[in-house]
Formats: sequence, structure tokens, C-alpha cells
Amino acid sequence: MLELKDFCFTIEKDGEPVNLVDRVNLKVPAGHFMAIVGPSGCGKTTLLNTIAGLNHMSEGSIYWDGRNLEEEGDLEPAELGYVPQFSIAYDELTVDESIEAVTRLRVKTRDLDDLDLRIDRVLEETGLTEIADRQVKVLSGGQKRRLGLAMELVTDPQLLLCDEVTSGLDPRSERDIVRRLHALSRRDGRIVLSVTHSLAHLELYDSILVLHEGRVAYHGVPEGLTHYFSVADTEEIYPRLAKQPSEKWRKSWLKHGPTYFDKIMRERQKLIDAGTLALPHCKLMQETQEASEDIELDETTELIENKPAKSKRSKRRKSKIAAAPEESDLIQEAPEPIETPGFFSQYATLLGRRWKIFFRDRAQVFLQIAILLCFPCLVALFGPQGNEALRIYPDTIEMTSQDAVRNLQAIGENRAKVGGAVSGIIMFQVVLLSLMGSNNAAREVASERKIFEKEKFGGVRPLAYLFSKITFLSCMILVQSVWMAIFVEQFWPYPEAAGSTGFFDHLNFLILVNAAMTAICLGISSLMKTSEQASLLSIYLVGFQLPLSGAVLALPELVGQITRPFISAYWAWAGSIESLDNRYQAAVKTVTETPLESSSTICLYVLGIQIAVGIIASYIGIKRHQWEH
Ligand SMILES: Nc1ncnc2c1ncn2[C@@H]1O[C@H](COP(=O)(O)OP(=O)(O)OP(=O)(O)O)[C@@H](O)[C@H]1O
Repeated sequence: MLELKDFCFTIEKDGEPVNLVDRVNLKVPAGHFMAIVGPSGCGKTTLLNTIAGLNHMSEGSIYWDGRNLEEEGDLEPAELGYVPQFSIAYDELTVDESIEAVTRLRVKTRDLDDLDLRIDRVLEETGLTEIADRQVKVLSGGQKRRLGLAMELVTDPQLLLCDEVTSGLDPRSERDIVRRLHALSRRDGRIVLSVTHSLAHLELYDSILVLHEGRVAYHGVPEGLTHYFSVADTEEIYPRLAKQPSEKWRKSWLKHGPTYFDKIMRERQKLIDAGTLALPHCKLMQETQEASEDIELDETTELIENKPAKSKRSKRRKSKIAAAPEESDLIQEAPEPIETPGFFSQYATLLGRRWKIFFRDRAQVFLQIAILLCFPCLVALFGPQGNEALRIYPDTIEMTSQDAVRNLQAIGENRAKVGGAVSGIIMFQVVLLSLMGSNNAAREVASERKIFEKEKFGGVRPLAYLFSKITFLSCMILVQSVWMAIFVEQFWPYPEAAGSTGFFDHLNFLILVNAAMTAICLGISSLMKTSEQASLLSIYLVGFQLPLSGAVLALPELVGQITRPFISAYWAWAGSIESLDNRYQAAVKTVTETPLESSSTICLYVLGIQIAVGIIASYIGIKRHQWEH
């Protein structure tokens, strides 16, 4: 039984508290299918979200099977299914793969057979078996809704909440979904609450809850609706509601509610008697216990006297079962409790799914390959300029002779040219890798935020999600940076001192700048509400790298000091220059007025800190509740 007592959800509006859900009192027995209807904006979704725990209840209490959820802890993720209005599947996956991924993320299965059985069962329950191999992107609206439903059924939730799962569907698909929801409420004592705009097929529900401005105006059997509102047709209910204030409707309902609830329970008993509603053992016992809370034990207890009774409570439950043998035929075994898989299992599933989605998205693969091949080519074009030999001063220079002055001038020009080319090539590599980093991560979380919020709600650990992203992006970073360094090396051998590790130090900085930009953009992607915002901010960030690095034009000293800590490109550029042969370093310093960091270790640390900041920001953003309906 789900029970709400004086249940409220309040927000602050212009400094005043406003109850979007106002003192809702409601009892929904096990094995029940209830519609939540009401005019647009009356608080249907808000009520559903507050029951689900997505909105924090402001006042009142919520009980599940007699357990006060505020005091004794929320429902486990597996006990609750929430089917939102939006699609929670990835377009690139098939129906079967989508269900498999969500099962692996939410259910600790015994073995592969157990996994397959579970997937086959939900495919069958939602009528998706025939199209299990079809990609999500080609599904119709109704099929997508059924897939959303299937993805919630993998845990066998005892409470299934559906938010407008029939909106926008043609009448046939709508009826099909309502029928399926109805059938689902007949299994394992599951409660199904469905928010709907449609007043069609109301006869398929066990009860209808009519909300008006967040308040209950009616909760009873469908047949009682028109009578209660004194209208000829259900279509007239909303205009009728508008005729008096919602508080009046609420008060009037407080008077009539108990009678209508009795009717709900009588109808339910008929279903049980007719054998169309089966309840699991534990549910039946729970309800029996609730119903007989105030009744003293009677002589029927003797019927079970020979069995060891653990408590007075359990004696009562058993007595009821023993006294009603005709019901026991309908009793089902309680489903096994579902355990959420561990961190590594979720991580592996998320990572495997990410790679699958990546390779299925041809446009994305094409773009990545094009970037991977073209960007190093662009840098290589400047190789010949950087390859020009650095002239050295002759041992003896006669400063007084005209030739010597000319020689000195030519050497100076050569140093400026080579220094400029070397500095430019390094900065070009750094900026292009920054751009790749931003392209890697800017949309990574923001574009799938809704799906992730849903999965997080279903028990997926934010840390497992973050690590799967870090692993995926690390592979991209390594491939891009190593390929950039090796490819460019063929056209412009890195001018390192003989016997030094200059090239590898440079490679390190290329990897780090890509990683820093990827991590920061991943942070942006996790913190922003939309992928458009995240992309825009990431592009600005990359756009500012070159001008603010000081590689082209020196910044005013104060501006440089303030901005430098945030400019990854500066640290990778300065660090790479530090790993050049001394003569090339000196040549670069002749063309740049920007003070270069003289310790490559500090450059490494700063980039490391930027990566850490990006990852922490990502974790905060990923963990933060960003559910929007
Ligand atoms: N977190 C919130 N903060 C402020 N206002 C909110 C919040 N959640 C909902 N609302 C407002 O509460 C009202 C009820 O919204 P809700 O989405 O629950 O209505 P609904 O009955 O589901 O509407 P519809 O049928 O149009 O989907 C709306 O005016 C909405 O803007």
C-alpha cells in the first residue's frame, strides 16, 4: 500500500511559500492502477516527482507498505520505476542492447542465463520481442514509450510511476500502452501510477485521481467520476473544476473521500475473488496486517497454532491467510530482492556502451578521423620553416668590420625567423590539441544529461559514470596527442639537445594540454544545463587560448599574471620550449616578449592542477541533481 498523508511540495515564489502539491491524502492498495489527471499545470508531474523523491517533500508523510519513507529510508532504486516523458534510450543502440545495458547497470544478475531471461521477459511484457534488433532511432513514438517502460521493468519495480507516457500517441498506441500498464499492475502486487492528459480509456484504470491546483478534487473508481462532478461526460470535468476554488473542492473531497475509498476497496476485492488480481504473499500479509491493526486475535489463530509464530504481527498475518483459503490460491511468491551491481560492473557496462555508441555514430567517427588526420597535416605545412638551420656566431667576430656587422645582422634575423617558426609550430600543435580536447568533451555529459539523471536515479553511481568518461576520453587524448607528435616529427624533427629526452617532454606537454582542456570542458559539460551552453563556453575557452597565451603578442604584465594560470596553452607551450635545445630556446626568447616559465616541472604541475580541477568540477556537476521534466 502506498499512502500519502498531508503530502506537500512547496516552493518559494516572490518570498512567499506556494504549495504546488497541497495536503494530498491518498491511499493506493497493492496491485492497483491509478490515473492522475487534471488541467494543465495542476501539479500532476510535480506530485509524481515528489512521490518518486525527485522533489523533496516539504510536509506530510509518505508510507510504503506501512514503512514511513522519511524516517525509515527511501525505496531502493530497484523498488521504484519511473518512466519519464522523454526517451531514455540512445538512438545508436538497438532495443535489445538498450535493455541489456540498463539491466547490467541496475540488476546484479546471477549469470548470463539470468540476464537473458530478464531481458526476454521485459521484451515480451512490452511487446518488443519482434523488434528487439531494431535501432532506437527508427522506432515509432509508441515503440519508444514501450521501450522506456521495458527499461524500467528490468528491476521488477513494486511502484511504477509513468509520466505522460501516452502523450502524442495515436489512439491505438495509446490504448495499447494503457492496456499494458493495466496488465503490469496485475503482477506481483505492483502499483502503477500514470499521469495522463487523456481522458480516454479511463475504464481501464482502477481509480482516477483528479488534481486541481495541486489539491485532490477526486480519487475514486472511474465510474464515479461523472456522478461526483455532476456532469454528463468526462470532458466536462475540467470546465466544472474551474467553477469553484480548488480549496473548496479539497474540502468537499475530505468529506466524501472515505466513501469513495471503500468503493475502490470493494471493487478490488471483487477482482481478487474473481482471480484477476494476484498478490504476492508479503503484500497480502502486509495489507492484512494493516487492516487488522486494531483487531484482537481471535480463535482463527488456533488454526496455525502448530506452526511457530515469531511475533503477534506474524500470527495475525498467518491467521488471515489460514482463514481465507480461497485467497491463498492467488498468492504468489514474493519476488527476490534486486541488488544493484557493484562499481566495476557499472563502470564496465558504461564504458562498453560508450564505445559502442561512438563507433555506431558514423558522423562522429568521421569527424574524429578527419580532425586526427588534418590537424597534424596543418602543422606539418610549417615544418620547412622550422627546419631552417640555426646559424651560429663565428668564433671570432670583428665588430669593427662591415662584414662582421652584416654577419651579425644575418644571424640575428635567422635566429628571429627560426625562433618564430619553432615557437609557432609548438603553439600551433598546442592550440590544435586544445581544440581537440574541447571537441572531445564539450558535449560528453550535457548531451546525455537527461538519460544520465534517469540512470543515476535508478542506482548508477556518479563515480562509475565519471570514470567511464575519463577512460573513454583518455584513449582519445592519447591517440590524438601521440599521433600529432609522431606525425609532425616526420616533417619537423623536434630540436632537442643531443642525448636529451626533449621530444618525450614535448610529447608529455601535448598530452597534458589535451587532457587539461578535455578535463575542463568535461567539467563545463557536467555543470551546464544544455549541450549548447557547454559547447559555446568550451569554444570561447579554446578561442582565448592563443591570444591569452602571449605567444603571438605579449599581454600587459598585470593582465598576463591574472590570466596565465587559466591558460593551459601557455603552460604546454612554455614547458615544450624549456625542453628544446638551448640554442633554439634562446632563439625563441628573442622573438617573444612574454616571460617564459623557466621550470618545466612547474608547467607540468600547473597542467596537472588544471586536469584535477576539471575532474573535480566534472564530479560535482555529475553528482548534482539536475532533473528537469
Ligand atoms: N521546481 C519547480 N519550481 C517552480 N515551479 C515549478 C516547479 N515544478 C513545477 N513548477 C510549476 O508548478 C506547476 C505545476 O507543474 P506540473 O508540471 O506538475 O503540472 P502538470 O499538471 O504536470 O502540467 P502538464 O499537464 O501541462 O504537464 C507549473 O506551473 C510549473 O511551472
